[in-house]
Amino acid sequence: MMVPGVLPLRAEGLGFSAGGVEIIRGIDLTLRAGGPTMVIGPNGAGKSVLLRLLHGLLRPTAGRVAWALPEEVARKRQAMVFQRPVMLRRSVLANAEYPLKLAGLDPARAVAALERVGLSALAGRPARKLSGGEQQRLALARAWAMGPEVLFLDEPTASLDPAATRQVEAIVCAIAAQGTKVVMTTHDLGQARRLAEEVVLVVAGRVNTAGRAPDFFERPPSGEAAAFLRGDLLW
Ligand SMILES: Nc1ncnc2c1ncn2[C@@H]1O[C@H](COP(=O)(O)OP(=O)(O)OP(=O)(O)O)[C@@H](O)[C@H]1O
Repeated sequence: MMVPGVLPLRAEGLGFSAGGVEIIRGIDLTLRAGGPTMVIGPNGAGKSVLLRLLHGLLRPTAGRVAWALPEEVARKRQAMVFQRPVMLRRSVLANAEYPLKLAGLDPARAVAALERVGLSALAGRPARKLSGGEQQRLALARAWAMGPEVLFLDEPTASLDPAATRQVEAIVCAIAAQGTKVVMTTHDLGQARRLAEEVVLVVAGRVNTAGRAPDFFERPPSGEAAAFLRGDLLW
């Protein structure tokens, strides 16, 4: 019997205001199972806020986020990794084991996850002493070990050099290939081209276009999309 999944995830009239400012408004979006969805757009467009709303870290001030399963069930089957991951003052392995233990899952999954991201040799090191790229790989392993159906990644390579960026991209591809739906923001159009199956362009707090990546890049579906690809869209 097929176990019902948490997808599709729907945003319906989704809005978020803070301090009297509408940061996100009127977002209708459906995220389905499949390859990575890359959320792109100018600085300050609201990409991070959108991800936080979808993940449940922020509460919408308008509209709603609806999973295919009840929210309390769906919440446990999705995870998020941030640009600057928070590491516990413990070893690499202990960091990867921590959420598994909290969730009552087998901590041995952490060992396998570290292996998959190439960090086995550093398992005993203090996590906070790792390089930025290594910490990001650890954050991905920690999330991946939980076996999420959906993984939100908020600019996971923003402060990494090209080599560390490629390592993270390879891990993202592996996570997606194992069936986890990846929803990721990026500033890097090259990265969006490399990873995206679907592109969501956010401009000024709204979804400007959402659709298949090849179509987006080959025939930009809106004036804003064309301008963004040319590097002309600043807001
Ligand atoms: N909790 C909050 N309260 C008030 N304002 C916020 C909050 N979170 C974000 N903002 C503001 O909302 C706007 C959108 O922020 P967000 O981080 O989502 O943009 P972004 O598209 O991810 O930008 P960037 O590409 O620069 O990371 C920004 O002007 C930001 O300062």
